[in-house]
Amino acid sequence: MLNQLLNIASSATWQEAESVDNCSQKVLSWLLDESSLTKKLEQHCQSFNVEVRQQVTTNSEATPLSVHFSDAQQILVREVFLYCDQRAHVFAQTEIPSQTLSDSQQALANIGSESLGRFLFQSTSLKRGTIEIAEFKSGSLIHQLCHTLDQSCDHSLWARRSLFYIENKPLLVSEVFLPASEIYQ
Ligand SMILES: C=C(O[C@@H]1C=C(C(=O)O)C=C[C@H]1O)C(=O)O
Repeated sequence: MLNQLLNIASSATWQEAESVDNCSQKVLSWLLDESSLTKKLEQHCQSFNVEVRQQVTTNSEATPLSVHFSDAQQILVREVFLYCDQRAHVFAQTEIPSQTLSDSQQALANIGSESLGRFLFQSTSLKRGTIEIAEFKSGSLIHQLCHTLDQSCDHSLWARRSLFYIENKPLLVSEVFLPASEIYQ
């Protein structure tokens, strides 16, 4: 668990919203909200910050995360926790193929603990693809991660992922809502 990449792409079944039938309306409304999650969390808490769990550059053969960029030579994988009032509310994993990190998007590789959302949602060219949803049942890899965050829980955790396009270049953002998130309250 230490520094391995959490392969959330293949440790869950990703579905379009219409096929999900065991998710509450409250959870679904958060999962399908296409606005910036950063901005939404900032509105729901006193203090918000991003903690980078790790950022690595890998190739798709060595670390087959999602199938979206299986032909990419190099993929930058960024894993962060979004903290609200000193508790991790979201685990986010972003895959950025090297061809996306060109021109002014090279900066995406060096944002550190700035929120990725702040960069993406500033772009007038930003487009977002379909949001897919996944349920991580109790005992999942994510539940093991939650244990390390002192957020053990025995209920399912919900996640979403979508492709973003900035200057028509793709990146895949996956976000898992952790037990401390208000969507479960
Ligand atoms: C895409 C957004 O950026 C958020 C911040 C991230 C980061 O800093 O790595 C990753 C995914 C999102 O939870 C957003 O705010 O909607």
